[in-house]
Amino acid sequence: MLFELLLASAVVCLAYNIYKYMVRKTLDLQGPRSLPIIGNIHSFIQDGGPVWQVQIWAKEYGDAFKISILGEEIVILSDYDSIYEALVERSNDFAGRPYENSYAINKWFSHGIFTQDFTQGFRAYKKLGLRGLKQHGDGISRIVNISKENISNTVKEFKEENGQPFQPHDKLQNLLCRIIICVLLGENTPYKEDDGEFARKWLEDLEENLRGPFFYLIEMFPWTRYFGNPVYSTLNEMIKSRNKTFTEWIERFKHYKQESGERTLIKELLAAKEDGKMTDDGIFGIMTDTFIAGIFTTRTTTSGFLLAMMNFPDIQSKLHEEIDCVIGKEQLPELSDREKMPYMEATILETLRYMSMVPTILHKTTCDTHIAGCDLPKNTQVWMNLYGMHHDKRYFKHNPDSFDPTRFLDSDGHLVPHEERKAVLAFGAGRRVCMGEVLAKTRVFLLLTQLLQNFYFEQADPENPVLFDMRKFIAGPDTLIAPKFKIVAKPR
Ligand code: HEM
Repeated sequence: MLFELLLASAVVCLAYNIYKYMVRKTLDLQGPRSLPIIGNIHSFIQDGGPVWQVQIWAKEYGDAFKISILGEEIVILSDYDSIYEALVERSNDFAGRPYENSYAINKWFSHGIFTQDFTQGFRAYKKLGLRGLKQHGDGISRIVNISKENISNTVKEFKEENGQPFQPHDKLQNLLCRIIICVLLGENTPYKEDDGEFARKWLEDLEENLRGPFFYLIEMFPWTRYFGNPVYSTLNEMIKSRNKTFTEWIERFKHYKQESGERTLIKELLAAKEDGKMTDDGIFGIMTDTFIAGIFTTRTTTSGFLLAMMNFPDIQSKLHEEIDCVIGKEQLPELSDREKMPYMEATILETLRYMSMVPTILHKTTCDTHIAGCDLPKNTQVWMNLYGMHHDKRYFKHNPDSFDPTRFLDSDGHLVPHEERKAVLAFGAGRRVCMGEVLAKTRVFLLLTQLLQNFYFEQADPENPVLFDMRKFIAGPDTLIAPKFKIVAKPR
């Protein structure tokens, strides 16, 4: 009986997709040929996932083109003018998040900020999240203090490797996990070894499961979960273990909060719940967003930077010179050193551009609107191809596929004016801009500067060098994740 019911619901879903295909109105844009009903999905499963396929299409069909997925037409933008217009100039029109089919899986995970559509609820959550992260005024000093203490531990761990090859992956992840737990729970709430183990296992499972055919199958046909899709059962287990750990974190926070007047993200969320403005799902959702985005993104960025150091010793030497001149060998880096270190700023900017670790951002129109000369009905998915824009000759004239921080420096070694680097939108912009941009930039600067102050980074095996090649990164649905690699950190 159960099987018949499941089969019947699968048939209804399929019939709905066929109906959507039959009644679809087509957008006035060109794009790759698509198959009936499934559209272009099959192209996503091959050749490393959607990111690289989108680049191939963008070269063929231009700055604005359309693809089709299960009867739904999706617009893909790749040029700065249209992306800026959609993200910033007419931000409200394009601030929706697609939910149906794509992102469905994230939605089960998180009722937080990232996956929410552009509703009143979203706006209230984002405001709360931003307030809880406190990335301005004395909030920045707090982030700096938390970061500095933890970074010094990581430097010590790197030193303990005695110049022998090791994988920096877990050490970086532990560091970022400690910082995020501090940001969430406050400085007085102790970190436990189990926290790092939970993060390691949980994020590894996430990386493993948010890609591959079973993932795309469940994204497109959520009902395949009833037919034993293995991704679904793993994700269910992950949700259970997340709920258990987050509940324990909240209890731990409640236990220690008396000792501190510090404002933390959890404190904001619990206060909002008391005022009836937040649900338990919302709290777990915002914690999940902060946990995932706060670790994955920065781990990938710092790993990418280390790969650049191993591959471009000249760039590393220039950074060493700048650090020695501005900070010296004894002082710890301060955030105020940033403005005196244009070469470091340019190298971080180049890392964000070159990697484009969030290569495509997925938005949806919130009303009938238009872009690139094309009328778009409400609820049209619009994907911004940040990777394509970041590797476009029109905005990055000197070989955009090469890693070259000097593209952001003038002849006197100063950072070029904002106008000349405006096409780097690694954190997005407008209504859906990254919630942790300031936190991320602060941590990345302090961490990388302190690492370079202490070490020369070299290839672990010069005969078989690990290249800084984005095609070797793991392509998830909306992020590129650095692979694990070995490095040598020679004390300076
Ligand atoms: C190098 C590090 C990071 C990069 C490159 C990055 C990049 C991005 C990008 C491109 C978006 C999507 C914008 C859009 O959809 O238009 C985003 C969204 C978001 N990021 Fe980050 N991020 C980073 C670090 C962080 C950190 C540290 C946190 C939190 C602690 C964070 C939290 C979020 C959240 C909650 C959103 C969703 C915002 C919304 O939907 O309105 N991110 N990020």
